[in-house]
Amino acid sequence: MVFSTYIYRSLYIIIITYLLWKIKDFMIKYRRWRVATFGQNITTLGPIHPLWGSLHLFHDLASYFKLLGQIVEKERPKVYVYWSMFFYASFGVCHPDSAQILYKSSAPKAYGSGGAYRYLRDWIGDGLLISDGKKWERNRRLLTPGFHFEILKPYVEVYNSVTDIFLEKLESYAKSGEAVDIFPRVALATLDTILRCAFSYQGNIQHQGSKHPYVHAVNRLSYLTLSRCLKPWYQIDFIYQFSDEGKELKRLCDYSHEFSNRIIKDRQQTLKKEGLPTKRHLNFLDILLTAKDENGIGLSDEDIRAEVETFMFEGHDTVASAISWSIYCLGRYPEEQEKVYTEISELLEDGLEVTWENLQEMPCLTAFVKESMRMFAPVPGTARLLTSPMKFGDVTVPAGVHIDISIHSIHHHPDVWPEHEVFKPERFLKEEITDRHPYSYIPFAAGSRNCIGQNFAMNELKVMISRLVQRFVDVNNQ
Ligand code: HEM
Repeated sequence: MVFSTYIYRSLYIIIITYLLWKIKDFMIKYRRWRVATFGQNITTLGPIHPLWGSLHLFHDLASYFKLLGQIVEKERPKVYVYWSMFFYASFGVCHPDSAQILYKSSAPKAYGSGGAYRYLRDWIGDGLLISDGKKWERNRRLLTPGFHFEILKPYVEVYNSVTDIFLEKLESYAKSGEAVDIFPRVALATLDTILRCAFSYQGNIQHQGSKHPYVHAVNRLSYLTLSRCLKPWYQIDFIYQFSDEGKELKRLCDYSHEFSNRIIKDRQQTLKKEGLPTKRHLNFLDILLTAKDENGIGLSDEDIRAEVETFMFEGHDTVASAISWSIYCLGRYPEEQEKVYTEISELLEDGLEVTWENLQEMPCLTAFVKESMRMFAPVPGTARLLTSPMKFGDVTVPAGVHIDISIHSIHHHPDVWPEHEVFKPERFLKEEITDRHPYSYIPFAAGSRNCIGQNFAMNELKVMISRLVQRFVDVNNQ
């Protein structure tokens, strides 16, 4: 009896001490956030409500970017702050000068609550996108050769054959004049591409659509991850794991890991039996399976799976978004469509595939695609965690906070983009580019953590858009 009272008392003291320690920790951070918000000249996203913080001013990503856009237009800040309720401050940068400081620093990815990367981890593991420090450095070094142009060159054939199916699927809509929601079709095509390039997997993806269990899993996983970011109550793991969405996510992650593991194992056995194919037929998986560091040590099975799933996530939705917005711009700006059409029809013979050499001969289309990505950044923002205070001009952002890099706002900052709402591909012709701030156009981020797949993505985009323009006239003129 005496002994159990002693245990209870000790437990009670431990819990109270822990709570007090947490409260003290929070109060120190809270005071720092208040000083950073109210003690210096920093832009806030509208007035901060004592209870809701900034949350009453926007309710989803679109309204957040709209509000931010209005403030950037009016006040032209370099840094801003908003509060989630009364107890949590988040900061953001929206000017190329501040993006340069942040991207050049070694600030890690933002994992804490509210950090999107944290919710991706169950699915894509500790791959390049999420990992940090020594692990990231080593894996980035091992994977970089996989994006060398010699490896990317043969993928042009893959982009062409995926585009053949994509165009064939659009044919009936073009004939009937029926409207078609383009994004899901493009997303199937880009998933088909990445599966062929990463695994050499030919799964009839575009014909089966979401009836294919892996397509269904990838689509739902993308949706569930975003949905979790937008629902504050799902940010508590305990609640999330018992929710319907949390259970579905777990089931789909298990399936996706099993799918990848199976393909990895099959490929390992084939390589063992047949040896490495000639360079021309190497896929990303071959590169991952054979990569070795300076000590002759390769990637573990878990690392390989994480990288493969990272490519699946990063390499299909982003490209689908870029292609879909480019198609939207073709319809929205018919005079620009005409210029692209003229260039492509002079370059490509009717019905012929795009070659690797052709990709270097499309200045007009390249500028068009770049301007589409400026107007509608496929990845509108990234985020970092500040491990030490960082100074942006006369504003200091304290350590321990998330800081967004609003790519969308940087692409529309009036200090660097005059008439930023006007669609002008000529901004990306050579002579226009020379004087521009190096961090003013960053669809693929910048610095050491920039997008490893950017050339892969640009090539895929150019093949799909040029073949689409060659085949159809987009009259979606709204
Ligand atoms: C238009 C298409 C694409 C866009 C706009 C895009 C954009 C980005 C951005 C903004 C980042 C930085 C993320 C951050 O800082 O947190 C990034 C990183 C990354 N992207 Fe892409 N991406 C695209 C296509 C691809 C493709 C096709 C692949 C792979 C085949 C890919 C693989 C990656 C990886 C692995 C990273 C992490 C790199 C690292 O941290 O070392 N991306 N991408």
